[in-house]
Order: sequence, then C-alpha cells, then structure tokens
Amino acid sequence: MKERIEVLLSAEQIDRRMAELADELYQEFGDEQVELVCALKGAVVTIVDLAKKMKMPVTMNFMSVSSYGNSTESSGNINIKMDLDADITGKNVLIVEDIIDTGRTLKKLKELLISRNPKKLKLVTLLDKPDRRVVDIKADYTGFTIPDAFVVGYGLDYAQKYRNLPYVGVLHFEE
Ligand SMILES: O=P(O)(O)OC[C@H]1O[C@H](OP(=O)(O)OP(=O)(O)O)[C@H](O)[C@@H]1O
Ligand code: HPA
Ligand SMILES: [Mg+2]
Repeated sequence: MKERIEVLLSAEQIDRRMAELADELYQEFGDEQVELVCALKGAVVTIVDLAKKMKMPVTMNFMSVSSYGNSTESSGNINIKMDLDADITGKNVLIVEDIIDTGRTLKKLKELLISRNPKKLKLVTLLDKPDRRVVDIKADYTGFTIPDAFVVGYGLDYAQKYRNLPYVGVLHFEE
C-alpha cells in the first residue's frame, strides 16, 4: 500500500493560530509563570512552537505516555513510561497536546496531574477530533477542530514517520 498525504492545515495557518493561542493564554495566565507539560512524542513540535510565542515566563517538562503504538487505533491502554522530573504542586500547569482523538490519553493525564494539586490546570491542544471521542474530555484551548481522519505531520506520526512535516495532512492508503 502506498501512503499519500493530503494537506489539511498549512504551516502558515498553524503558525498564525499558534500566535492567537499564545494571546489567549496570556489572557488566562497574565505574567505568572506557567509550567508547560508535554506528552511525548507527538506534542513536542506544538510545545516548542507555542512556547516561542508565549509572553510570560514558562518552563517545559515532559512525560511519556503512549496508547497507539504502530497502529491508527488507540489500544485503550495508556502506558506512563516516563514521569515529570519536577513537582507541580501549587503551580500554573498547561498540558500541551498535539491531538485529542478518543480522549483517553488526555483524560488519564489530566487525572494524574490534578491529583498532584497544581494551582491551576489548563489544557491546550493543536487538534481536536470530536467525532472520535469515547471519554468525556474537552480542551480549554483548541487550535483546530478537524474531521474524523487519520492525520500526520507537525509532531503527529504514523508508525513513527512524518512527525517532521511542517504541516498537518490526512494520511491516505492507496493500492
Ligand atoms: O485521544 P487519544 O485517542 O488518546 O489520542 C491522542 C494521543 O495519541 C497520540 O499519542 P501516541 O500515544 O500515539 O504517542 P506519540 O505522541 O508518541 O505519537 C497523540 O500524540 C495523543 O497524545
Ligand atoms: O490522527 C492521528 N494521527 C496520529 N496520531 C494520532 N493519535 C491519535 N489520533 C491520531
Ligand atoms: Mg502517535
């Protein structure tokens, strides 16, 4: 099967939306320090590009959680492979995600971080695919709402490929 990628969101569109999100987040947090928490690996590109546009002091921390492996379907089991290396108690925390699909990853992550008593916990996602949701979870800030299609690029992978594309595209399989 040949893989073909159809552009859904251009690099320019994403860059413009990132700047808008950074402004919205400034309304939320003002000049207070924000701990950006990113779920590896998909959200790495989003956290870096968003952080560059944020005007308040930020720190970045990383966790590794996985549910998809080499498939286009979530397994339903979320595996925490690496935890944060800092205490978030009493801090402003912003979870940065690349995509909310079934919602399982983010729901689990949010529950875990809330249990650590941050001062404020908010969620930002580059992409939201609401048609696929199986658990009740909403982002506080969303870059783009997208249709039910498997997308790659800008951090998102298929079998670990395509994360480096500067745009988001729909992955098609052809004979
Ligand atoms: O809403 P869900 O159905 O849970 O799917 C969303 C999650 O799936 C992907 O991560 P994945 O587990 O594939 O790991 P990766 O970030 O390393 O690609 C993506 O980066 C999100 O974290
Ligand atoms: O559409 C997607 N693409 C890549 N990874 C994903 N993880 C959840 N949904 C997706
Ligand atoms: Mg993935």
